[in-house]
Amino acid sequence: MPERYFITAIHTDSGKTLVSTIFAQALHADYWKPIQAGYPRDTDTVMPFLQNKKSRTHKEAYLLQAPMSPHAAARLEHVEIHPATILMPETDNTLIVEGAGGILAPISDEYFVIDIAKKFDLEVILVCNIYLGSINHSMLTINELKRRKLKVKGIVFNGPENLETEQFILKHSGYPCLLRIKPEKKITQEIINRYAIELLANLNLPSEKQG
Ligand SMILES: Nc1ncnc2c1ncn2[C@@H]1O[C@H](COP(=O)(O)OP(=O)(O)OP(=O)(O)O)[C@@H](O)[C@H]1O
Ligand SMILES: C[C@H](N)[C@H](N)CCCCCC(=O)O
Ligand SMILES: [Mg+2]
Repeated sequence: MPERYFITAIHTDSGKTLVSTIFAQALHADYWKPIQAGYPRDTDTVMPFLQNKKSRTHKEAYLLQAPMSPHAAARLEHVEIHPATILMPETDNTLIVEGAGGILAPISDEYFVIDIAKKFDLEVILVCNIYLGSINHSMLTINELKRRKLKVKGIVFNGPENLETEQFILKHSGYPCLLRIKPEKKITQEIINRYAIELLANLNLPSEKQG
């Protein structure tokens, strides 16, 4: 069974698409954004950076026009999102699945983004940003992941280095740090490849699992 990861974060605009790109390029994995609200499509942002022979991207289950919470964007189009209607793309490759917003961003009146990870038994990768107040947002997210008994692979820190913040979150979550991403002037192929190499070293994968 190939590995399947769910990239989520403590907020929206946290760098999930960036982290998904780094993971997909590092692992030569496929990418899938099941629910997209607004443009540009995250898939179109990721695709040009997947410079390897194996990665491909998969079509969204729901592609909504408005850059809003998925439940609200869906309502505008008289669509109701239900996790049961979302089918896993057919692939034998490692799959990177990107959420929308944070774990409790609603996809309908009843369901949240994190229900997709639960439904497909995906291993969660949590992006924690670094800002004043991000310890609280990170711990709330981590507590909810634990309460819902999600499998968590680890944390990616995104933002200016703050070891005090990072160590607190790691100690209290018990999750490992998979990668640290600094604020970059521009996201280029070189930057994606550099973080992809760093990620592989941190994951310490045997070479046959590296795509
Ligand atoms: N470390 C970083 N350095 C420079 N730019 C960054 C960094 N992290 C994120 N960004 C930029 O911030 C913006 C938001 O990031 P991104 O699109 O990855 O967020 P997201 O969590 O995927 O949002 P959404 O919830 O809409 O899917 C993008 O333009 C991205 O390139
Ligand atoms: C449109 C935006 N960029 C994201 N894709 C969706 C963010 C949903 C946030 C919902 C919320 O928590 O209020
Ligand atoms: Mg995104």
